[in-house]
Amino acid sequence: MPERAVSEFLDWLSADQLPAPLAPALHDWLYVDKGSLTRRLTELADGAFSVIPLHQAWQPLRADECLALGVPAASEGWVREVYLCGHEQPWVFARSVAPRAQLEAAGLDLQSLGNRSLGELLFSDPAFARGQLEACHYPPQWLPQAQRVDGLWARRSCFRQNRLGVLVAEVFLPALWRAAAVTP
Ligand SMILES: C=C(O[C@@H]1C=C(C(=O)O)C=C[C@H]1O)C(=O)O
Repeated sequence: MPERAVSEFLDWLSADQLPAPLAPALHDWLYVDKGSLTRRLTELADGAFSVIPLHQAWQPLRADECLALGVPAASEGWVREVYLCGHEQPWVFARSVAPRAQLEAAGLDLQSLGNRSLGELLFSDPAFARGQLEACHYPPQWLPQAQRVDGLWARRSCFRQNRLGVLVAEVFLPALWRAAAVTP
């Protein structure tokens, strides 16, 4: 399916919009823990945590992203896709996006982050407030080839500082659920 067609039907749901309750451990990872995922994974991995950048570029943002950020459809933004790894295994695929105009107005440089965690940056700056968490089953065609599985749980939320929004989506990969002993 072409990317545009997926994006228009993607249904991100807040906890109170879920049609049925989730298992408590899954609910906790998706909706309850609003702290830094970087920190949670670092603890779970006993410190053996790393960020592997996969793709970073200026490009038109997806329809569901523009909607969540409140910018016109197909606005250009910075796209950062990474693996968050425990013991060098990809545990989470994260895609973070921010509109170009607001990034430049805020003077925030995401291009030089490299393999440092965006989470550390967002959580160390008290000016950023996290919006509500929403979850969905992530379209497999948006995942790196090696992780293309149907029905993986993802969550997203927007970190806002004045007019700037940074939308962070995190897709929980099977290796994470094994490490955390959770049945998704
Ligand atoms: C939002 C956080 O940041 C994480 C780190 C990211 C990165 O380095 O690109 C991306 C998304 C998040 O999963 C967090 O740690 O909670």
